[in-house]
Amino acid sequence: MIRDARGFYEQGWLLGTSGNLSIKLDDDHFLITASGRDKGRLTPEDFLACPVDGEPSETTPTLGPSAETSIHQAIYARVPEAGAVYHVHEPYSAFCSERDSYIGATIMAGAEMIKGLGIWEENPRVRIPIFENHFDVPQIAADIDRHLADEAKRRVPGVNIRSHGYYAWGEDAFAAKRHVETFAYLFRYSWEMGNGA
Ligand SMILES: CSC[C@@H](O)[C@@H](O)C(=O)COP(=O)(O)O
Ligand SMILES: [Zn+2]
Repeated sequence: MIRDARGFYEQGWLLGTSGNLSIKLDDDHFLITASGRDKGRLTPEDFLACPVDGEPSETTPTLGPSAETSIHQAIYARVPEAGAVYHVHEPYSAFCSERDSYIGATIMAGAEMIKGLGIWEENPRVRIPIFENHFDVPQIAADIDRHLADEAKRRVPGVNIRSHGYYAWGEDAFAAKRHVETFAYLFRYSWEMGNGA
């Protein structure tokens, strides 16, 4: 996770302490970045364990869980095969979210890179959902939870939050990283092509 975060930071997707990363430890727990850490210079001390359902117990005044822990919890709870969840503040996803918010999703059609999301179809059409960026983070988590309750919607391994950034997950850290990079490519492709629906 430290290596992946540094790579994303160097791309400009985790600037100013933004973003958070987690990886599953066992069926009921995951390891997540502490809140407010420099994602370009993480150390092993910048992580803490958290239950999928409930509050983390090992917090101290200087080690609190990510402010967006509830979103990681919602994803792990709804997607049992998710082994890692990465959140980045990648700018093109924010541009697309504003452009496409009126239909609640950014539509990607035909791009070869869709295969990077694990979707191998002829003429694929993928809908990346956009959620409102409520100030109250558990409200965002509740919206994502409702969305992921529908199994068909779990085909796309990520969700976008309006004018904020996206979450991508995968069976392990390698797959989550691949999905983060694939979404970054697709959002940029969509924006540069002027592909708003
Ligand atoms: C300047 S980061 C904004 C934060 O509110 C949040 O969106 C974020 O991604 C990082 O929060 P964190 O609590 O460090 O995990
Ligand atoms: Zn964020």
